Amino acid sequence: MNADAQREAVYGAPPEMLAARDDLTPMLSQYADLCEEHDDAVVLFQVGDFYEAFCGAAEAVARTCEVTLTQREDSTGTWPMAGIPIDNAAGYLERLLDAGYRVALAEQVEDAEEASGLVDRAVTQLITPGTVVDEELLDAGRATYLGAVARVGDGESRHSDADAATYGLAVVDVSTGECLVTGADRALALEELERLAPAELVVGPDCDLPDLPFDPMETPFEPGAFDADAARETLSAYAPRPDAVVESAAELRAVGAALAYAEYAQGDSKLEYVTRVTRFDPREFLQLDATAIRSLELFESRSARAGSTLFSVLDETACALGRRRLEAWLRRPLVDRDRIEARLDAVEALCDDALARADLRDHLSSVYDLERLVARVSRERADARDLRSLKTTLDRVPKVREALAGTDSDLLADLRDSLDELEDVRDLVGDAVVSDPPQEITEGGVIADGFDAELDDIRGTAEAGREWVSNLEAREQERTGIDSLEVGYNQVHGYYIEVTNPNLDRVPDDYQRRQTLKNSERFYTPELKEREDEILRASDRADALEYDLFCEVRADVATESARIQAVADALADLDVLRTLADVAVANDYARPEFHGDAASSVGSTDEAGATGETGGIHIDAGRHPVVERAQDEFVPNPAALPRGSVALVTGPNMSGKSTYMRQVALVCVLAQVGSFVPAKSAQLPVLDRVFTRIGASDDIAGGQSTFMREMSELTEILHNATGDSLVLLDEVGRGTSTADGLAIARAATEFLHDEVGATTLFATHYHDLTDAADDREGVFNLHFTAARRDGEVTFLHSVADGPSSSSYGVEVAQLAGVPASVVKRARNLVDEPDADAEGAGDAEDDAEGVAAAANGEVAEAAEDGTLAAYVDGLENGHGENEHQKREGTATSTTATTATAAAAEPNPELEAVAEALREADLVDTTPLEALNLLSELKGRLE
Ligand SMILES: Nc1ncnc2c1ncn2[C@@H]1O[C@H](COP(=O)(O)OP(=O)(O)OP(=O)(O)O)[C@@H](O)[C@H]1O
Repeated sequence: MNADAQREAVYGAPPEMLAARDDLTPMLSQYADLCEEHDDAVVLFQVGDFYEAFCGAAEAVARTCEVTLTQREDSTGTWPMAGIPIDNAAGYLERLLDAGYRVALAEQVEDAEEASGLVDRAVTQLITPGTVVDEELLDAGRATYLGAVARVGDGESRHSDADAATYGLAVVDVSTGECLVTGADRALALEELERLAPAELVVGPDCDLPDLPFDPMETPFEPGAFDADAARETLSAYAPRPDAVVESAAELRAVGAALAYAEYAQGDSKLEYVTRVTRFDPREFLQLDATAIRSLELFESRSARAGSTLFSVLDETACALGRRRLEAWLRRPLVDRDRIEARLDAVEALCDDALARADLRDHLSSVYDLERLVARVSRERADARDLRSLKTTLDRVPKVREALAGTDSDLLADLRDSLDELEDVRDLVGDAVVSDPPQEITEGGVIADGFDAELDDIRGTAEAGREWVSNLEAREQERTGIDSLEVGYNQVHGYYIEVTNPNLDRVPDDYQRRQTLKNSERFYTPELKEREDEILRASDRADALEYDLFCEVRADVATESARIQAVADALADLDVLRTLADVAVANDYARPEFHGDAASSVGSTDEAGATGETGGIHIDAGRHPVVERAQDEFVPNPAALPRGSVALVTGPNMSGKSTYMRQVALVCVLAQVGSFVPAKSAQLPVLDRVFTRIGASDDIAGGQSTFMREMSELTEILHNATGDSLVLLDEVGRGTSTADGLAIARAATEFLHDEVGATTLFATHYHDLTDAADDREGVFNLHFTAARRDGEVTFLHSVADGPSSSSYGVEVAQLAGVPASVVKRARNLVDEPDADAEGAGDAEDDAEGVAAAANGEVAEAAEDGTLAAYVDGLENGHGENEHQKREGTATSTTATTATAAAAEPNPELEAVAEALREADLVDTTPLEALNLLSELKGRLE
């Protein structure tokens, strides 16, 4: 049984209970009924202060939550039982969700004390990865989506595009009320799905989804919810003209089903906090598929620098609203030039105004998570503290507006205008709810004095009663002459008059005995009893009235959900713009410029710009935003990539190729987010997509062979890239033999250049590939260099024109400590590929593989062959003369060597000369100089 089946097996009514159905106690019978009704989840059944599960479900709960498996015994049998305390259920629920369970909470829906007989219970909430609303189970910085995918036949689609939207995709974040819908062809829809990465997915009929690179819970849901009519009906509760919101039947079905499932999870009620359904076209954003998001490390770090991601570098947000918005912006950079410039203007205005930035940060840091708060208000789950938090946030709004008053940007002005101060809501909450209310809303102390006359009246009665009681002590002392007489109160017996034993003879006749203690007696009088009843009645009435009033206030606030959400929206944008400005100032970022006039967006670069200087990526002194923060020094590098050009990037391992390529892409992504960029200056095109094919070792978990995966990603790129795309290829073709790999790399380069016209950066260890620059103007070489200083190889990390010297694999292998004989054999094979064609490729691959494995520990590099020559010299000094071998005079004697050396330039001499030339005498200590001399002399001898 697989894991899914194991989980399913504990859903539904336990078979052993069904077998004993007629004999079950009323409570267990109620449990079995609820399990039958909710057979897609583990039913957690409230019994007093615990949620209990029975039988198979109990075993699963005990195992997963690590709680004790006990038993419930009654006349009908012994039932395995496991319970989790309601007070701190969140941690246990999280474990159940993590283990892949759906959970239905069956709560007591009537007061146990008031129930006559069995307490009524009902499933009030279905908790699944996509429908959680509990703050403790949610990540404040990420939207938690529930997604639905639907598919229709082509004929049914209303899209006019040739690639009609046969797939619809909708997501709902039930914790905030965000609802998005889109439609596209299969490939694009899958990409979008990966990008949104819903935590849970309901899949419509015939969708036939492939294995997804993220891991959503796939939930079976009534196929009927995907029917067009049913979906329209569901959507109409959220949008008066459902067909105007969506663009295709597939979209309608997806959004209808997503909303229907979210309603079902919430106990079949309308999602009041979903006030807007937003339709978008994926093509309105820079498309970053999941591979690109991963390999550019936008949100997850794949390197040892755990936690270093673009998001973490940028995340200077002051509130959760901003944090989620920043994530959304990074996931979806813009392609609309006007919108990008508007954001850049806003960031620039804030960069120029340190005071506004500081004020904004200050005010925004006291802003609560309004989106989730308003959703709780609508779901009637908000308590009095939530409403006070709403007020605290609204109190900040005028101050945020003030902070923006002097800033000069249209977008900031628009955001300022959309900051409705919501005085009505603010005053309502301010007047109604006390400033520091208790958590419980049923026990009074929530509603402020002066808000409701009736409540004030009742409170007045209770207060007068309490005052009467507090004066009673003095009165009775006087009346009885007992100075030690005390009036007190306890929960069980209520008010009493306490008289110590020696004074009992002075107790008046109207005192009635209430309680006997060791040294005293407690009494009450009819009048005290009457007052006590009055006080208690008044308190109970006050509590009940307070609860009713609170619910009314909460309902009134809920009717303003849309306005509150609009404020939340503006605050989120402001926090991100402020953050981008803070980051830009702190890290010395520059405002990027885009080619062409402001109206141009993707696809609008004219033909003249297509090959000219204006159309490409031009970055002066660019930096990698994450790597530069992780180390003491970072070498800035320029990029000059004409539109449609292919730059072949060579250089030793660890020299900085990948960092460089990623930094170019990140600069472009950041610019389209509307952020300043880590560079001195940047002139950029508006890209439509960024493709990455980076790293050969990262797909092991994918179930496909590495090479297969690599090739399918390459296929994706070759099919989908356009002249407006940026393509990063890192060592494509490495997963197969050298000859095949090189051929594929070459063909892909030519195709990207000739057919696609995408601007491409291609890092490669295939030096033969660099020849591709010879016969195509738009293909050119860049390389990374290294220098040898103080006897150590130092990476310069600076990019230069032209190809790097031949291969490094063998040299690096040697420096890594690979046995000399292996290195020698590898060199033979590299030098004479034709002599042992079959083995050559493999050997080269192996040597590079070893070198790659040694990355991080080894310092290896070469500057235009310096190291290669040096190592070559070293090796030849200790072994056979390779040159001699090539000449076919393999017999090793000093004489033949000398003859050959006289006839042709001697590589050993050259190597020694090169090493001398390279030696940095300024930085060399006398001892190092002596050592070097002795080494060189040894080699010559
Ligand atoms: N411009 C730079 N300035 C300073 N340090 C850098 C720079 N570029 C890269 N580095 C450092 O060098 C390390 C290796 O860089 P990178 O992974 O880009 O090398 P590579 O040439 O792609 O290596 P390989 O060919 O093995 O994949 C980085 O982790 C970083 O620490």
